[in-house]
Amino acid sequence: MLVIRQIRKKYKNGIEALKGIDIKIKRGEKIALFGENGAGKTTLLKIIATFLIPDDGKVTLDGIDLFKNQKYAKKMISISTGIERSFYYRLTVKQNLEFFGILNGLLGKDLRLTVEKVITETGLTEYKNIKYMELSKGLKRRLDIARALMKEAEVYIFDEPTSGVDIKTRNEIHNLVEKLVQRKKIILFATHEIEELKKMDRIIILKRGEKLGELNVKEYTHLEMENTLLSYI
Ligand SMILES: Nc1ncnc2c1ncn2[C@@H]1O[C@H](COP(=O)(O)OP(=O)(O)OP(=O)(O)O)[C@@H](O)[C@H]1O
Repeated sequence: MLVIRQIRKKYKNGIEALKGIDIKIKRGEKIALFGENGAGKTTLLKIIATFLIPDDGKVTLDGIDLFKNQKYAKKMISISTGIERSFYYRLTVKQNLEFFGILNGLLGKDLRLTVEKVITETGLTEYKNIKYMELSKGLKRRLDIARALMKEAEVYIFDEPTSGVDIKTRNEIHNLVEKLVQRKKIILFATHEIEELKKMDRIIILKRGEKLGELNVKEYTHLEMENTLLSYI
């Protein structure tokens, strides 16, 4: 179980990005953070990944405090943020994945097999020898997801994974996420897309750093869900 308790974050410019957020997520659950621009979604995802330290509050996975056990956190949490500058522009798809695999502690045969596996899973086989700088936006996003899948983590975080990608890629991304769910991983998305929200188990609604509520997706028809979400923003 991933437990997010009373998370608060104020940036140096005085913006209170998160004002005491509580969320509990079970294994095999898919959760979306929903909210308008600036609601605090990315800030919360970065905190869960321990990229950012909150001013107050705790995040635990199976009872273990992630901020006090950074090594455990790095092993258990995998994040795809779509930040392009985190890749090497002149390296190919395969070389970039190899580099990040080595950072994750993979070497030799393990490294080669893991890279091959994620390249196949994410449909990047025909692009594996293409330089990062020559990839389209959608392919860059796929590579970002491939990198997140290189790690055998327990929690997978995807920050707007399908923004700017075509329908086929979007479906492929959702199929990959489904496979992770079947393996009882915890999935966290930040998204604005209604089609994506429908595929989740629960939606957490954030507004100006506060949690306004939660929706259990199964309890709503498409229209009801759309109207309910609109009523919050
Ligand atoms: N590094 C930073 N320094 C200062 N303020 C920041 C920083 N990052 C985010 N903020 C502010 O914190 C608030 C929450 O931002 P955040 O990026 O978490 O929102 P979001 O819900 O992910 O938005 P979006 O949908 O636009 O991605 C915003 O008001 C934003 O301007």
